[in-house]
Amino acid sequence: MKEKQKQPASFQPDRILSYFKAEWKVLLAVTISGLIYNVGLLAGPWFEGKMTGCLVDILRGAGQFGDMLILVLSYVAVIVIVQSSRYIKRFYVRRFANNVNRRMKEILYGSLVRKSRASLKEEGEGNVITKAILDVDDCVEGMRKFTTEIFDTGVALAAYAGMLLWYDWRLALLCMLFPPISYMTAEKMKKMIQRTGAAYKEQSGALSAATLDRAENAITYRVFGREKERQNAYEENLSAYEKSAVRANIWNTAMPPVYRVISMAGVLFILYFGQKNVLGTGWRAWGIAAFTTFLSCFVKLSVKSSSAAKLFNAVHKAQVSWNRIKPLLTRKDERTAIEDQTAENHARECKEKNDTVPAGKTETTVQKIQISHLNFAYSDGKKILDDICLSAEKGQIIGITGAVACGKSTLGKVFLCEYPYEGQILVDGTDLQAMDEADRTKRIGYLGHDPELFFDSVENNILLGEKKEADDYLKAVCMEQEVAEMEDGKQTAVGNGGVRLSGGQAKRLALARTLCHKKPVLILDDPFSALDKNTEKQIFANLKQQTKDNIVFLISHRLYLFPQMDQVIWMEDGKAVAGTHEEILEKIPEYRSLYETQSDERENAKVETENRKTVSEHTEERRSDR
Ligand SMILES: Nc1ncnc2c1ncn2[C@@H]1O[C@H](COP(=O)(O)OP(=O)(O)OP(=O)(O)O)[C@@H](O)[C@H]1O
Repeated sequence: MKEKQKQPASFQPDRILSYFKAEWKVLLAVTISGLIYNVGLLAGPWFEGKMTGCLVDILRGAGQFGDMLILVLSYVAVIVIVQSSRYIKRFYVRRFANNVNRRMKEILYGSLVRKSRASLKEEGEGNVITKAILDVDDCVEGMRKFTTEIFDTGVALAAYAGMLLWYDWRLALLCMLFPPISYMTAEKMKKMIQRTGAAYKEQSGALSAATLDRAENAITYRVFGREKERQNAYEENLSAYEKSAVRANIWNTAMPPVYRVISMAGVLFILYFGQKNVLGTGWRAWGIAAFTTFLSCFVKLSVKSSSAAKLFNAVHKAQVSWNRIKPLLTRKDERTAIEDQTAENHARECKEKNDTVPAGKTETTVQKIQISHLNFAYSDGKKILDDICLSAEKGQIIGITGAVACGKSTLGKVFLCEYPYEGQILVDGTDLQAMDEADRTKRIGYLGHDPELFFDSVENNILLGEKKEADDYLKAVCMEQEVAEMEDGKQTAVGNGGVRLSGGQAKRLALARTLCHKKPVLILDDPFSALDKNTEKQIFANLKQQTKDNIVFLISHRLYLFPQMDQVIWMEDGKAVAGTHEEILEKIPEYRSLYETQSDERENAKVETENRKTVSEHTEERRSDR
């Protein structure tokens, strides 16, 4: 696994300059090699002019072959030095781009993970993620080109211009009028390039979302006979994407040659006034060597200035991308390196003491949650939670249960503040809605119905880039053995959304991730629904052990663990009654009846398991008799 990049203390992810500052060492190498390369480039036209002059002298019988040889050898030596520094510069510019890309994507990923599910769904997950990743790539490409061209174009242009002015300033000014015209043309085309580029990204995001939808809901579409319609909708998306890609590419590739022709137009003046200089009737008296050097210098300057026009396009494209990703590049709740280190040390100490490793850092603690007069409705206005009042303290596990669709999951989701609520949820005296997102995220952990696993290894799904031991969390969710038996152990890829895992494995893996990134308050919505009772009991015991300093709200339909809860909340029609298991048994007949039915079922299941065991023992015996 690649190590996470350490961010300097003053690093501001939403400032482009911060990325340049963070890579100052690499940029220093770029500067040194870039200066050597670009100043060295001047030697080319100078040598070319000198060699032409020397050749003319030799042909006239006024020059020596030895002079030419020295010139050629020096030229070759200079070229070797200049080209080597070019290679070094390119190497470091690429390294700079890779580092920035990785840094931006790390931050972006962290930010997307924290983005509210409501806002992700609103825009479409595929759309947001694809656009953001493409935007990072474009933005970094712009930064790379900018860094390269600052030297390859900026320094080189200044050097060539200086040399032209030195040879004949009037002619130099005349022919140097054309490159700025080329810049201005590029500037004028900026809007068109931006527009087609933005449309292309829009379509690319829509296509990703359509692909995701088609893959995720394939079975539903097949079962309900809707495949053809989905196929047509997908085809439409695809052709819109193709059209936008062609349009964006035409503008991107058609313009650079035009810029080049414009900036080269000055050659016509050099041919006319330059030959006058050679004939002695112009502004300056030139030999063949000076003419050749001037012409060669100007051609190089024009080529360079057309790359400057290209640079404008790249920077404009990058600007559009940067403006879009900038709001996502924030890391208010980022851990500092010191916090990371503290958590690591703490984990190591506990391991040495042979304890179960504490899940995650616990610098942020919550002593008490006080919910008062909580009312909640989704956007359709129907009241789901009705005047709920309850409280919970550090160290407690609170079981939440009730009839189907009575609002249990909604009560859990309200903690995420994806939608506004009325009343208060005070976390150590501060209302959740009054906290900023980063503060809330530090305090509230949530595991919903959907395990939300991603296309990566078991280990990465748990650690999400943290430097910890995945084994500790696999052990906590009783999955260590199963993972060890998988084809690549912890490195086994779980498939898209965890398709290669069983329902129970996916649930446990998601729980392991929640424990690895444990927050002071944990909302666990039916985490054991796909497990057998023995595993559930074992995991619950581990959970209790690991959450001694936390407040856990455990939503469940299965009640046999409820006698172990510190508090039970019974929900019905959006209202909640809180008490101990015994109190709720007394107060709520439905709870008693559910609990007793499930206890009987447990007995029945026990008998059934015993019976099954006996049958299989008999079968085994019969097999061995044979
Ligand atoms: N995003 C939503 N928008 C509108 N209504 C919703 C939304 N999510 C849930 N509901 C409604 O809120 C009510 C409570 O749903 P919720 O999922 O909280 O119940 P639950 O008690 O967890 O159900 P279950 O026992 O089936 O898990 C239901 O009537 C449901 O239709």
